[in-house]
Amino acid sequence: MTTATLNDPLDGLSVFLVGMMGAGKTTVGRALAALLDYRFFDTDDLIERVAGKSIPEIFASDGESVFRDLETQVLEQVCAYTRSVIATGGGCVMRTRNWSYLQQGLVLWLDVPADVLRLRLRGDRGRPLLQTPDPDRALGDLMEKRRSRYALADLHLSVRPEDSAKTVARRIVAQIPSTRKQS
Ligand SMILES: Nc1ncnc2c1ncn2[C@@H]1O[C@H](COP(=O)(O)OP(=O)(O)OP(=O)(O)O)[C@@H](O)[C@H]1O
Ligand SMILES: O=C(O)C1=C[C@@H](O)[C@@H](O)[C@H](O)C1
Repeated sequence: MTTATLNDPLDGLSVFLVGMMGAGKTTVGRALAALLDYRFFDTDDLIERVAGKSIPEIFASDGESVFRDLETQVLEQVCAYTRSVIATGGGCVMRTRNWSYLQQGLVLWLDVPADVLRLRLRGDRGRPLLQTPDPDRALGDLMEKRRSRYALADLHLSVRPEDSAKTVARRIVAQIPSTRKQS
């Protein structure tokens, strides 16, 4: 007889997906959670629930620093869960303290080429940091600043433009055995 636990390549260790806005952390995260039979959390959703307002509203009324504090608070709470896939916000890697929470699990960088991100995010109104006269440039600048932080992840997955979210999730599962940490 097989059970999800016996087949679990992570032995219950949670997975944190990091990467730029639009990398697919939410979309791939859901597919990955289904494959692993894990829970799925999205820190952006949790922040909105804690704050009782949307992310654009938090940025507009309270500012980015309040948003970042909420993000840290949510990461601190969610990292206590085992058997979970956690999609994080694109900027969480920039605060050193957040790494003490991320490192409770396997940290996986979904690395998507900038031109693919730009296409996915064109016309997006939900990401406050892109609401500038030149969103393509803002995205490129953020990527430049963050790349070295994403590179601290345990696993780096280069997503090909043709990969569906399911394909990406399957590629992740295939790579887990060679990268897993001791829990
Ligand atoms: N592998 C994929 N192939 C095609 N489209 C994708 C893929 N992954 C995600 N998308 C699309 O890209 C957009 C952004 O995806 P998603 O919201 O999952 O990104 P995210 O990394 O969670 O972004 P954020 O950090 O801003 O919340 C969505 O419209 C989603 O449907
Ligand atoms: O890249 C970022 O800094 C952000 C990404 C989104 O997931 C949200 O967390 C928010 O819009 C900020």
